[in-house]
Amino acid sequence: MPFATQHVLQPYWDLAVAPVQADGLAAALELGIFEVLATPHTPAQLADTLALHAPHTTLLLELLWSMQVLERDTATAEADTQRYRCTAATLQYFCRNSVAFCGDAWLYRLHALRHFATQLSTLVREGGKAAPYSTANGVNWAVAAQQQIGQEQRAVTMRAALSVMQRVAPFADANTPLRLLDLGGGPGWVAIALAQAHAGLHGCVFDWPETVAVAAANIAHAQLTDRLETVGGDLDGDDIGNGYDLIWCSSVLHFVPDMAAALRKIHAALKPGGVFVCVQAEIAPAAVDAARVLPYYLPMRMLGRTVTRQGELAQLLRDTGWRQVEQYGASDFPMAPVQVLIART
Ligand SMILES: C[S@@+](CC[C@H](N)C(=O)[O-])C[C@H]1O[C@@H](n2cnc3c(N)ncnc32)[C@H](O)[C@@H]1O
Repeated sequence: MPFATQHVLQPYWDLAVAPVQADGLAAALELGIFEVLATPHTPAQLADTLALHAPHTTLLLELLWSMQVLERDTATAEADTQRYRCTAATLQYFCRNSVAFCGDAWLYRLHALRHFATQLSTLVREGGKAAPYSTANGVNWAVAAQQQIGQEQRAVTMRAALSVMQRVAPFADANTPLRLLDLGGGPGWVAIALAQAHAGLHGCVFDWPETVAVAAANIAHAQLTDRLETVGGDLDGDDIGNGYDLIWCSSVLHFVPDMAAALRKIHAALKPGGVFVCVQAEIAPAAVDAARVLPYYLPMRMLGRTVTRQGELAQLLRDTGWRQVEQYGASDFPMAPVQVLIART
């Protein structure tokens, strides 16, 4: 039953308690609870299977049930006689044997954001750079590609990218020959998904040399080495090739020191009439929408990375010679809502 009134402090109490829920989920992931609860178990059975403290296991499962991470039998009333099992989403994303498992990525986000947040008052008082974000280089991006970005691409980004591409004219016909560049493609799963969906597509993943080594292994695993290659380099200073029909670039331009220069370079790399698809978060004008973006990007912004205001990237595209710039919002990409920009040379 919805409550008729809410105290003005309720949102702040909710903020204070959110870490308890986050740690409940973290504990369940770390203890391997979800793999066991792929089939229904009482708390006592689960505690027995994993050698856990039975009364506290009961309390944790009830918390996870209240968070809709678990379901339980409704027939019996007592929490300790209930049988708990994973919801469909928990099975898909938080069970290690699922192809879409991204529990490690979620734990990484939790720990990195929390670690950053503990440094916030010092950063505001004294400036400086927060760990662990201060050392972004090819080696660190390669680790990210192997771990959290790899899991998030497989679980979330691949599907979201395909749904964007259904709107892009030359991609919709699967047999049209297309040369693709996945710029800053990390582990390469987006290029792999696009190649699997479009028989006529071939192309390459560009990223730091250490990072494209991860993409190369994934491309080999997907048996696509005859259609996809990798090029290692620095987007800021190195050649990204040319003659592309399509350039996909998601959550990469935040990291380049001169966005306008990068957009000119991308323009020059496309064939005449080529399409640029750029997906990244922007800051919306209304507080309630901005709140879905700003906390995720505060660590990066405090490192001097750029997150544009909504509409700014579209304007920059027009200012750097792009035509037919379309933009829409999407919230099926990892973490925060993004803007999808589709532009032509
Ligand atoms: C946040 S990740 C996004 C990865 C992928 N596009 C996605 O959406 O999942 C940013 C990527 O940009 C790459 N990157 C950042 N700066 C770069 C640069 N100067 N040269 C090459 N790659 C760069 C990183 O290595 C990383 O793979």
